[in-house]
Formats: sequence, structure tokens, C-alpha cells
Amino acid sequence: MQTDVKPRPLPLPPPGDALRRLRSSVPLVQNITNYVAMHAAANILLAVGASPAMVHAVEEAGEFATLADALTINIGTLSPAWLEGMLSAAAAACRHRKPWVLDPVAVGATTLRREAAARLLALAPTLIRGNASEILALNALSADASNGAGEHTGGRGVDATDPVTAAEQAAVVLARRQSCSVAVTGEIDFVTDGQRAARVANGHVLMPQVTALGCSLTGVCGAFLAGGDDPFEATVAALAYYGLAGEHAARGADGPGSFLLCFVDALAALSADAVNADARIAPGPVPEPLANEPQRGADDIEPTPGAPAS
Ligand SMILES: Nc1ncnc2c1ncn2[C@@H]1O[C@H](COP(=O)(O)OP(=O)(O)O)[C@@H](O)[C@H]1O
Ligand SMILES: Cc1ncsc1CCOP(=O)(O)O
Ligand SMILES: [Mg+2]
Repeated sequence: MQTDVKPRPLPLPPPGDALRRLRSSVPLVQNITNYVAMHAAANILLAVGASPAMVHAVEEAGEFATLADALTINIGTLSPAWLEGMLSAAAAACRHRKPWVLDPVAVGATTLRREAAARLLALAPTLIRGNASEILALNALSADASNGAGEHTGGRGVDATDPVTAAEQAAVVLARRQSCSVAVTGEIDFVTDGQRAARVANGHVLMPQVTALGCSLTGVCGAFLAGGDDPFEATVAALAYYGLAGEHAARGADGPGSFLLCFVDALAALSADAVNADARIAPGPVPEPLANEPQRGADDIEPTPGAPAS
């Protein structure tokens, strides 16, 4: 494991600029996601400004991945047949240097999920996006595969039972071991590429009350990665935009049901300038023992440096 890495220069670029680029390019995003999320994720990607395609059969998933601008793979309703499609698509994305995102839903729960995740990890995801329990479990199985070490944690099915802060160090270790970016989502999201870290405070408590919003976020991260931007910066931008849309949606929602409708509308309505003005992103530090800076908490998060005033 690498331990002598110095953080790269921060602050991060204005996140709304990444949204502007996405909307002008309308990226084609292939999603192999679960039965629960497929419909919501496709509508959410359309609202963001991307072109979603749900293509999973082993007979075509790899071929389609060569056409798509990005691929996302989510193991939420896994089966052996779907796993073959996932492996084929990830291998094609890897060969053709297309960005691809892994969402390790409930990876700690069963042997099928653990074995599938280990095989997918070997195909070099660009980004791993999950909740804290999933990132802890994925890091543990990744460590087991390489040296027999690592802690284990479960989650409660698809839901997190750990706070984001409990998974930050695991995320950094996983990012370094896999040479990728890792996003841990929850009340305050954490993103790292093993050298840099950022926390994103945008979001709303109704978001985890609606199923498939995490899975759909994985699709949105794929859309932000599709243009070839730096994956760490693109992921931070995606999370800030998504969380801010949640804040806007909550103003018009009466509960989880109407929240979903308001959320899709808010994603479509949010301007790049509004994202630049209202993103709450705190760059760094990389957690111990990989750097010795003090931790910053949620109260320290201010608007993104360099963002234009609203
Ligand atoms: N308590 C919370 N407060 C605000 N936003 C949250 C909260 N929990 C989750 N979110 C947001 O909900 C979205 C989905 O994340 P999460 O619920 O962690 O994913 P998953 O559904 O995969 O467990 C993210 O944008 C995240 O920031
Ligand atoms: C309920 C459920 N069961 C299997 S996948 C899934 C959806 C999980 O969605 P999310 O991870 O976005 O909450
Ligand atoms: Mg999830």
C-alpha cells in the first residue's frame, strides 16, 4: 500500500461547470442496475441531461459498452446470468478505456455478492460509489483477496448501519489498493482518490427514505465521468449537484412519495450557476493514518472556494 502520497493542489473546480459540460454533450450511459432502480434511474439520468440505456444481457452488454460513453454496474438484484453480463461489460469498458462505476449494493450480505464484487473489482472500476456499510465490506473483501487482513461489517440489507465517517479511512485504503476513486454517501458524503479527499454536505434526510436514489446517483456519477474529466473532481461535482437537487425538492414535497417527483423536476431545473453558488464542498484532508492533518467536521463546510456569488 502506498503511504507517502502528498495531496494534489486544491481547491476543486466549480462543480456547476461539470454539469454544464455534461448537458452540452448528452452522454450515453449504459446502466446494469437492479429491478428496483431501473425506472427511477433512467428518468433521473434524463432529467440530469444524459441519455440512459439499460442493457444487461451477456449477449450484448460488452458490445454495448464499447458504444457507451460510460458504464455503471449495480449488484442490487444480482443473479448468475446478470453477473456474466456485468463482467462482459466491465471487461469491454476496461479494454476501451471507458469510465465505469461500481455500486456494491449489500455486498457484505451474501457469498454471491462478495464473489461477484471481487471479480468486478479485478476489472478496474474508475469509481466505486456506495454507502458506508458497503464501502467497509468491500474494502474488507478486497483486503482479504490481497493479504488475508481486513475488517468485516454487514449493513442491514441495502441500507447502511454505519456513519460515513466510519468508512472514510477504508475508502482511502480501497482507493489506493484499486487505483480508483471511492465515494461514500450519507449525511455528509466523502470522496477520495487515495491522494485527495473532499466532503460534500448537500443533501436532505428524505433522500434515504426513497428507494433507488443511491442506485440512481451511481448512474449520475457515470454521466459526470463520461466526458473524461478527472474522476475525483467529476464525482464531487455529481454529489454536490445531486444533494442540492434534494434540498430543492424537499421544499415542495409532502413526504417520500412526492419527494421523488419533486426530485426529478429539481434535477432538471437546477442551473449550473445555482450549483456553483450553493454547493457545500470541503476539500481534504485525507484521513489518518495516511496524512496527519486534523479532521474537519460538517460545521466547517463552507461554499466551494472560487464559486461565483449567487
Ligand atoms: N441523512 C442524510 N441527509 C442528507 N442526505 C443524505 C442522507 N443520507 C443519504 N443522503 C443522500 O442520499 C443520496 C443517496 O445516498 P445513500 O442513501 O447513502 O445511498 P444508498 O441508497 O446506496 O444507501 C446521496 O446523495 C446522499 O448524499
Ligand atoms: C430495495 C432494494 N433491494 C435490492 S436492490 C434495492 C434498491 C436499493 O436502492 P438504494 O441502494 O438506492 O437505496
Ligand atoms: Mg445503494
